[in-house]
Amino acid sequence: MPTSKKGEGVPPPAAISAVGLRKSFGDKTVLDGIDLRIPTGSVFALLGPNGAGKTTVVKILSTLITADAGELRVGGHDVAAEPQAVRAAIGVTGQFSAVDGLITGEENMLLMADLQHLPRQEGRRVAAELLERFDLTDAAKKPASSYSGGMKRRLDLAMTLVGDPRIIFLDEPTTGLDPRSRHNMWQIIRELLADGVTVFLTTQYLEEADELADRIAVLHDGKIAAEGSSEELKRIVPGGHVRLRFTDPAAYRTAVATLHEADRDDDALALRVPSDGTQRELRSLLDRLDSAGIETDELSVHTPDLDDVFFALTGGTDKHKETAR
Ligand SMILES: Nc1ncnc2c1ncn2[C@@H]1O[C@H](COP(=O)(O)OP(=O)(O)OP(=O)(O)O)[C@@H](O)[C@H]1O
Repeated sequence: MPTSKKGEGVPPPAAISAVGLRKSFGDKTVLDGIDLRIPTGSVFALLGPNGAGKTTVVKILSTLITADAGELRVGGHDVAAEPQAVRAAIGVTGQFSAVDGLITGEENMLLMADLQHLPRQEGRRVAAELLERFDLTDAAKKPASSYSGGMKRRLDLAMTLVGDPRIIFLDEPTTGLDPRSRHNMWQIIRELLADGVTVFLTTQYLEEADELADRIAVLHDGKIAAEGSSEELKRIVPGGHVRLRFTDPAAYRTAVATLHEADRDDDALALRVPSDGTQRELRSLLDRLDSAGIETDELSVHTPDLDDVFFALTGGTDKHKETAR
């Protein structure tokens, strides 16, 4: 599987950065001082409940609307001072789809190639290649209005790629798609990443962020409530534990007597020891087991999932709303 995870060393330059990003609509503050730094060639997921301001961030960074304050750079360009250069460096797809339903998929692609000023032959070649890559060749001569939701999203993304942007904003790319189309889209995103493209993704789906993103930020109440890799985020909420299982009842009893803080499951001869899963805590637990001469038959580390993180950070108020779209 292609991956953008980088090794140690000099951090890659930021493809997108924001310092102190603010935006209000009337007296409603939507973004209340947001800092972001997205390394080149990585996938970043901005996660948040409905109305958190995800689309507003994308619109600002892609120059569709202006920020009230903040230093913003995309592709090495200042968003406020050089919006044209930013536009030339990026592709945007999402809730505001560029697909025209009245014309065919192919015509949509050719139109985009014209807008990008590609020579006619080159435009035809690029359109055909992308239609093929996105599995749309058979449907290319049909009106886009006849496409399924998944096909429309693929066409939308294919149109975005006509200009070969190195930074792509995907605003909720899989909202409303069935699981198979969602997995297709994920595969496409992974391929973009393998090509070195930087992807800024907004999503309401924790699983999506978990699957794709190198870094995830949770947007809540106008601020970044937490930011990190999926593993880092999972460590910040309670619920992590180490499970120890025994086959020898005597060893189990010794462990119960030693690890007072553990929850017991006497039927399964298993103990659940609260732990953040860090090396330090694991070492301390293993040292205690060793000192007491306890041998476990099975030891597993359980971290909370992103759902736990999301609902802990956003107060859980949108738990049901989240899937209702
Ligand atoms: N042009 C506008 N005028 C007034 N309010 C706006 C405008 N655009 C967005 N808002 C408000 O800003 C808030 C954030 O909207 P935004 O679309 O960025 O949220 P979101 O996180 O993308 O949500 P969703 O998942 O529902 O798309 C919402 O309360 C929305 O009503």
